Amino acid sequence: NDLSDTKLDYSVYVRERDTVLVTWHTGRDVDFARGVARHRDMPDSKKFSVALAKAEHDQRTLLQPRAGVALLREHTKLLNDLSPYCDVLPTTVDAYTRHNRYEEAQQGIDRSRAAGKSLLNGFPPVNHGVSGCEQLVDSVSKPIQVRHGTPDARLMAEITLASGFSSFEGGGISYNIPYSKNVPLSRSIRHWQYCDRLVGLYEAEGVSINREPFGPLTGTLVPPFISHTVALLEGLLALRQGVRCITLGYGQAGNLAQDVAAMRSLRRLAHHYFALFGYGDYALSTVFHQWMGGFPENEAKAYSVIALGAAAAKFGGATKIIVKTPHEASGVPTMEANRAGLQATEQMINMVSDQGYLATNEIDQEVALIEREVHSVMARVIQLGQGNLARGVVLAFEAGVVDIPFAPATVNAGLMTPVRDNNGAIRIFDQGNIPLPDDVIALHRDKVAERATAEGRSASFSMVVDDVRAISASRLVGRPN
Ligand SMILES: CC[C@H]1O[C@@H](n2cnc3c(N)ncnc32)[C@H](O)[C@@H]1O
Repeated sequence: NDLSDTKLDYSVYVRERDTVLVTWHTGRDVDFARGVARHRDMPDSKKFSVALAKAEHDQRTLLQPRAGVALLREHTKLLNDLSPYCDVLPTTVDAYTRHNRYEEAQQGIDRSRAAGKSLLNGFPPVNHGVSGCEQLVDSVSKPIQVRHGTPDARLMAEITLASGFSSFEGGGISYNIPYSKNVPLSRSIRHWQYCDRLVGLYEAEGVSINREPFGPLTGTLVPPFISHTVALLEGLLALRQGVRCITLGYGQAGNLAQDVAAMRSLRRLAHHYFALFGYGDYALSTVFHQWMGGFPENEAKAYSVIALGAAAAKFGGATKIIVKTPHEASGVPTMEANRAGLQATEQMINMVSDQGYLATNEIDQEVALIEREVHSVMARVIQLGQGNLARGVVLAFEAGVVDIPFAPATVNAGLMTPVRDNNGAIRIFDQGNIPLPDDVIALHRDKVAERATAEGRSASFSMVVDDVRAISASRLVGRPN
């Protein structure tokens, strides 16, 4: 693959933009200079970069729901109904748009209008175009972010950023591996270099747009060191294109010590690797996603999962938390369910924020372990790249050096198998081709063996299956019945 990881040449970007903007008729309304002016004229209260910087300074944790419905008026109303209960706003994008299927998104809009309710599982920003997105941005009072799952988000980025969205989620790895089946990694990484280069152009005009790689990945038993490695790689690729405001993320796994350690190590590792690659002038923040796996149907039990995540995020020092709802097991939440998830989260975060810094040996050991694991994998990715990190990423996935559990993408080796240990922390059951020091592998093996002894069964894939279902079945560890 001819992937380079140097800053995309402006003339290359401009030529490519002409091909991008014609892929749907709304692309012709994209006007970069108008977008820059809109961002400049925007009050600080509506800028994601300002909200994140303030939260970092004040050591607050920003609350953000996910939310997206088909039609502009209803989506605007939904966000304004949720706005009093959160700090920053989402716009969760529908599944058709995520795969550039704008024709079907349009049909979804038309059918939703006819039906008088949303028949899409999110908001379709490309179809609503610059004018619709501008109206949305002008109708809300808080910073607003595009949240999606799009391997090729180039047109969506042009339209939403020009309209005044000041944050954009995703990345060439994190929106490929969990979200697509046959998209070559070199293609999605290249498309996201375009998106990051566009953010770099806004930065060059003094407009800081926040970029947030998608931390949780498949959200199913992902060991912290694996999702951290992807987050760090996407952060570095973004910095290379001129991005300066970066939020790195992590999805709740369930064991409190491990989740707190994951958030603390993520921040430390970001500073380490950004400095290692020569960057100093960036604004870093972290985001914690409440449990992304299967939820209990029972709403009272769902609140426990939400609350445990809120506690982990706050003890972990997260700058932002993505909030789940008691409707998680059933589908797109109502406004009321979303509000309830936000209020349960706020209560827990407030109760934890009055407490001191949680320091335990277990957390410290998990931080040290995660950092050693990340260094081991990152060293191999960098070595494979031989000075070209983007190329290193592609080769690392081909070799199974980076390997994400339960991923649909064929570019993912799928040789590594995770499993919970006796305390519910995510460990390695089969390391596949992931390079880790022998003593680290031995530690994982011992932890899994501990559980096998406690459960009176040998460690096997049935433990993994039990773990995938555990939280929906009101447990953390999938115990034999
Ligand atoms: C990343 C996957 C998660 O995003 C959430 N989600 C997806 N679409 C919507 C939506 N339209 N409104 C609210 N939440 C949503 C839901 O919690 C899902 O598990």
